[in-house]
Amino acid sequence: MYLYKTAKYVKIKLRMRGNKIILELSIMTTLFDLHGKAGLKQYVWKFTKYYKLYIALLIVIAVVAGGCEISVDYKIKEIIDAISSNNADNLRYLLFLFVLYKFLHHGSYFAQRCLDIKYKPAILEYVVKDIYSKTIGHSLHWFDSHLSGETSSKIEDFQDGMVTLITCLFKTFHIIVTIIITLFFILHVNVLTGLVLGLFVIIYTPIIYLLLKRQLELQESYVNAKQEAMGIINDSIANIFGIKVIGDLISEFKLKLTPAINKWRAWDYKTRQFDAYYVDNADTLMVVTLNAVQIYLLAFLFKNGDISAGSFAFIAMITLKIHAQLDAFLENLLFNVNPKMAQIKSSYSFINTKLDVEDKENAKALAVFEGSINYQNVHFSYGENGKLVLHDFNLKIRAGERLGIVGTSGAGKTTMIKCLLRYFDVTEGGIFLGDQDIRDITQDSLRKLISIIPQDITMFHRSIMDNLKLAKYDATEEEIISACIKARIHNDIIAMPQGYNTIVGERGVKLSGGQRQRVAIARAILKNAPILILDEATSSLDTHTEQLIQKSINELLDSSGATVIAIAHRLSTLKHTDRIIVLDKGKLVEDGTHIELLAKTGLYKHLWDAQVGGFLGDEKVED
Ligand SMILES: Nc1ncnc2c1ncn2[C@@H]1O[C@H](COP(=O)(O)OP(=O)(O)OP(=O)(O)O)[C@@H](O)[C@H]1O
Repeated sequence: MYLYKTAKYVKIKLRMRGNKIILELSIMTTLFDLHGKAGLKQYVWKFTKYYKLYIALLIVIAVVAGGCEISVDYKIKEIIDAISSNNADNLRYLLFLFVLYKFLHHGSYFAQRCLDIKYKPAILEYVVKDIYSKTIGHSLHWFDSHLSGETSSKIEDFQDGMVTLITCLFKTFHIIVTIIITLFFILHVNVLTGLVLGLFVIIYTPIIYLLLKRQLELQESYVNAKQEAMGIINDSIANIFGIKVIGDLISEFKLKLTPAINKWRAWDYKTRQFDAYYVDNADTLMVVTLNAVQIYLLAFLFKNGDISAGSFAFIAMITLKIHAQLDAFLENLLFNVNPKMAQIKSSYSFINTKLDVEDKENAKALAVFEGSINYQNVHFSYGENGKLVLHDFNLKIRAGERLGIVGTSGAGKTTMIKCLLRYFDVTEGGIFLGDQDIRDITQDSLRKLISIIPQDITMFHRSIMDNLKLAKYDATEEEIISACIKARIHNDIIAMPQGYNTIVGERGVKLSGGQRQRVAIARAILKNAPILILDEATSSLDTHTEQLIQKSINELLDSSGATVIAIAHRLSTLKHTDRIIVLDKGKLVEDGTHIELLAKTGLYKHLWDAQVGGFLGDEKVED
């Protein structure tokens, strides 16, 4: 049986286990009031459970360190009292205890550092792997829609936040424990001054809590603005050619970067202003009042002989120390815990959005694939209210067939391929491999079946060898060289200073367009998948290079036996296809061989006539 009473920040839970009634009381503090983002709360909880031993040990250390700190001060009180009452008998013993507590205090911090050495690197590994896996779980479409710089900045902020937060929380907990122990010690020495301190804590805590809550909101906006600006900076760097050659630096700076940096600066200003004007001043006002009241009260009690000189010194010292403790507490919350929480929340809500393409729970790898692809009544639009890009689209591609796709710009050719790759799921209808709906198999197994030679070849800032291995991680050197010879790129590679170990630069900028295309062909040869997609594979090349590459592609087509889908603007490149379909405004409008389509005098004939050349000449191509 469960009985709940929930206020905004306090949760009382009454439940029965067997014959026992269990009462659970939990207070939501600023730190874990996650504005209903259950995902992050669960994440932090899972994380805490995973490292429960570390966290439990940190709590024990915080209690020991707090106890020792006050005990050291208390020993000073006892030493003063012993000296002032000429009772020096146990002075040595008190001094021994003083030194012992000092060592214990430092020892507990040493233990904390030793634990950090053991656990912090492990936490770093756990968090980075975890958040990276979460991020790459998003669809390709999600990555198209977000700045890569912003995404990596969120990953960095999340791991930094999680790793640092534990130390920040340890410090905060240590301070809270020290304040509570102090309160007990003062109550023990003098009840009245203890009650004054208790009253102060009761007034101080909710005021500071509300200020910190507001401060956390400001911090979140600050972090979002910072990450947005960093995203734009990264995007500019990635597109530096565009900025320097096509656009101009000053306009880019003025129109894009300056507004983002101004927004970042504005939130920085607001956050700092709030700290300085409200948090700092409210804190100082309350603490100075406490000090004045306590010292006045102590002087009064001492004058009346109600407390000893040692007690006077102890309470005065502790009251002043409380100020330092509360300052440290605030500083820790303001400059460590809150910013880290803001970083974590902002990054987590960015990365932890619902996956738009997900494997079904019972999704399996496709066991047998005989090679046919079937688009059945496919409707697709980008976004919920977007216009239909594919409209009642039906297409059967036989196993081993070579299909060419042509159409006007924006007709939906690339979208059709992206649907097959599950960049996103179709809005209506389905795509089948054999009789298997692609939504029922794992994305990983689907993409293993497909090799693609795209227009823009993605290359990593790694060696050519590593870039080739992307297609087959366990490929032997012989296999790689053989694929490169077939793709007619081997000679280019060995002519480079470091051969296959040459680093290709970011996105492969150190290779020519034609060389990148041939690396992509070598990758397709290595992957040897049953579906091969050519997306305008030779469109951006000069005629000689195009002929050279087309020859490599044709050999690949002849040797692989794959089902081929080739998108082409230059119709001449479709010579080796069995069938060509024509798309217009998301609909399949013509279907047939080159000869049949020319005879129809429809859109294909119109496109063909508009192009200067015919098929690539049959002339012999020199390698
Ligand atoms: N990520 C996207 N979000 C929203 N709309 C998109 C997106 N990608 C493409 N579109 C739109 O979908 C339509 C079809 O685009 P698609 O890239 O499939 O055309 P295409 O036939 O391949 O064109 P092209 O031959 O010019 O490459 C276009 O109107 C385009 O603006």
